[in-house]
Amino acid sequence: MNQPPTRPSATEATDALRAAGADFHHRGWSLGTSSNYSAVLGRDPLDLLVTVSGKHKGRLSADDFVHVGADGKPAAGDNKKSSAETMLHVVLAEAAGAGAVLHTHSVWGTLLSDRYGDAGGWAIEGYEMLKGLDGITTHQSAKYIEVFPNTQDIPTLAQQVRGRLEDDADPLRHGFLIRKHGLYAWGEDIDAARRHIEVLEFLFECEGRRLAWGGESVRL
Ligand SMILES: CSC[C@@H](O)[C@@H](O)C(=O)COP(=O)(O)O
Ligand SMILES: [Zn+2]
Repeated sequence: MNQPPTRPSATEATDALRAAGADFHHRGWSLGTSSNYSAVLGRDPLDLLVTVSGKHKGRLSADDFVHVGADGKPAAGDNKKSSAETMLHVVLAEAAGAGAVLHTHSVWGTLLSDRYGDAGGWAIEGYEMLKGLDGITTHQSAKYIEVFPNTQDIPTLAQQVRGRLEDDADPLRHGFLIRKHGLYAWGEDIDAARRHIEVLEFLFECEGRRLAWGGESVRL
């Protein structure tokens, strides 16, 4: 029987999210103040540790995190401003059951989100690396990457995402793109969310470079 995931302490989550930020910045996926990260510390009621808005994600300090509840508001007595995209984290923690949510702004993800934005997404097929996504066991799989229009109205976008997470027939899994903006990915804990970011960003770079070569396949 599957054990429920162990929840990290605030210190453990802070350390792990700071390490993710430093690594993602180094890889060019979280430059400047772009990106935001969160981890679930408790449920019933939700206790979500999320990055403070506007911080450089490659140089997060232990102080650059704030606890929010299911309404996305900081816990009583905490006057730090949480990420502008906090409600996306709340919805993913609730409706996807995510233990952690990570958001990146890579070049390849941003370009592909625009390339496939009108179609609403595209399928990534045939790569061994797909097996790094939870539940995928063969390279002979197709992972559909959904692209949402960008907006500054995050509560409305969060409701759209909730609708797709609660779609019993075909719920969103692993991650999605926002057009000309970036990737949201999640997992049962920080390690799983980080793995999903790494795998999806790898696949985006493969897809982007393949398109840049000008064809479906290239033989030299
Ligand atoms: C270059 S800032 C981009 C922001 O508008 C936003 O998309 C982002 O990812 C970070 O916002 P933040 O409020 O710091 O969590
Ligand atoms: Zn963003």
